[in-house]
Amino acid sequence: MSSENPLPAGWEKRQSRTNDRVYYFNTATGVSQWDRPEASAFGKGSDLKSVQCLHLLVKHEGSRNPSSWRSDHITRSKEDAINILKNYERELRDASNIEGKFRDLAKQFSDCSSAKRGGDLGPFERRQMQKPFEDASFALEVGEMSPIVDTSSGVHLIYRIK
Ligand SMILES: O=C(N[C@H](Cc1nc2ccccc2[nH]1)C(=O)O)c1cc2ccccc2s1
Repeated sequence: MSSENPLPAGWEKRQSRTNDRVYYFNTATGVSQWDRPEASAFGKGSDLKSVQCLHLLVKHEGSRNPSSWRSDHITRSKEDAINILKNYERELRDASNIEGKFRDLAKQFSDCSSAKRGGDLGPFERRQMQKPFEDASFALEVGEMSPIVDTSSGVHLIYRIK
């Protein structure tokens, strides 16, 4: 009885409806194949099309738009914004359900209008968000949280959900 070793990341094993053969679905590219994959679906040459992330933004006096639903005129220093985010980061890394905690904190404290959606930005492709944010997001595995990311909007924590 050979316990089948796990599929490489990003692949799903599926049952063909036409004949009762098994096939493999690449969740990064949407392509299917009969042969069992050897390498991760996100390997070289298969560019991850889109990701979906939550984020928690803390704006500061240097933000390009230093106001938000939380405050008409944001005056905190960038250093204070980073320290505030470091506290959320500690809370999140200690949480048993990181995604649930992340949504709670974003809803209460994010200076982005996505706060009302628990920080959920929806799916996005490359070249849609500011470059530092895009690069950090596409470097995450699903279920992983970024370090503090700096953009002209402020400082962010990012959590990839898809
Ligand atoms: O740019 C936005 N909001 C800005 C702040 C901001 N700047 C960002 C930069 C990168 C990623 C998300 C970001 N959010 C604001 O409210 O001043 C977005 C809000 C929303 C809401 C829902 C879905 C996408 C987005 S992108």
